[in-house]
Amino acid sequence: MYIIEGQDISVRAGKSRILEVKRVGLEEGKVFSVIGPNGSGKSTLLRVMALLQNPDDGCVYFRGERVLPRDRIRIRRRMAVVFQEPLLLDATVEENIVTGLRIRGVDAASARRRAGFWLERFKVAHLSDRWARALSGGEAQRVSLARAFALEPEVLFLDEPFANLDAPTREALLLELSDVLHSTGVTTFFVSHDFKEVAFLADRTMALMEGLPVQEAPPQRILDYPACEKLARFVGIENIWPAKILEERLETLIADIKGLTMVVKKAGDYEYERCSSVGDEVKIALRGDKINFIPLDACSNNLEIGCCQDGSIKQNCWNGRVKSLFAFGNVIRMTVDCGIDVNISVPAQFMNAFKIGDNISLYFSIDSPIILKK
Ligand SMILES: Nc1ncnc2c1ncn2[C@@H]1O[C@H](COP(=O)(O)OP(=O)(O)OP(=O)(O)O)[C@@H](O)[C@H]1O
Repeated sequence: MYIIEGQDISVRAGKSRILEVKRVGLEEGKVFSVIGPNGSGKSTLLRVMALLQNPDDGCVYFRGERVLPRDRIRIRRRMAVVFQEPLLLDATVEENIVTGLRIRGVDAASARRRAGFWLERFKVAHLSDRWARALSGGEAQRVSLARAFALEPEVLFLDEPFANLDAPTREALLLELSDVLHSTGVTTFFVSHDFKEVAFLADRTMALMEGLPVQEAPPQRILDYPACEKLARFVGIENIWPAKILEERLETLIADIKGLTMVVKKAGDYEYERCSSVGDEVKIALRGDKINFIPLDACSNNLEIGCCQDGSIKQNCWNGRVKSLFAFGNVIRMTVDCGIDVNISVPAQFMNAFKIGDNISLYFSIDSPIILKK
């Protein structure tokens, strides 16, 4: 049974749909995340599940019981929410934590003890007498997290808590939060548009696009096998090409991409079988970091590399010419013209190994391409 569950949730603004989610549920002790681009409805779903906003249709169940309007405040006190902008009271750091506990009936001495413990845990105990509104963004978010955990909630809601923090602060806080989530085992609903955060923290992820769930799975699975083109782009897959399935051969599908042949492994634990019929027009996605390269014409485009004795093919091989190169942090983004543009990510040490115009052979496993659902 889910600790909290939403059914047939629909939120509209005038005539336009903001959110339409048939079912969403949080398992006890797990971290459930919602990912999606700006405006996809993540925060709206969080507000509905945290009982901060009524949906236009649908209902929320808490521990199996439908939440009625008269129950909302009582149940909300069993939850805690941390927002992107820390909503701290105009008071000292300690008072910010103690006040919430006192409202929930905790005696003054216990409230101070709990505040001390959680401020220590989030490494801000030294700030307890400071004025909360004078803290830096990172300090304020640590205090918000300490305040939320001090409430000992049954469900914790986190709405992009790291979005405003610089990269080192975000990374440090992410590690600390992960540690606290594991040690407390608190059920968590985590909203983010950053897949790295989600992959690090979450057990399960719902991807939202324009208010609709497009996939729900463990984060790594979404990263490896996104369900649709928009999601593939959102998770950063650099190559998405229209293709046509030409034939099935042994355990593979042979696809044509503007005259180039690609072999894709047919069997797999992801759902593209329904796209696999000969003659289908599909989209094929391929991550740039799954593509290897040799700086010479080591093979030709007829896939001879990786061809086994039984006639099966383990690798694709395409030849092309380097069209553009640019450094992006510690990787190089290279586009190779193979008849179609192929974007690949190359470790920075190869920066001087190629120049624009060089001939290059690309090869990638038949496991790497993903046939996307339409
Ligand atoms: N009260 C409202 N009236 C009209 N439109 C709204 C209202 N609240 C939200 N929206 C719209 O609904 C959509 C979803 O908003 P929401 O904040 O849930 O998205 P989000 O995925 O959390 O976005 P972000 O990542 O930018 O925070 C947006 O297009 C937003 O403009």
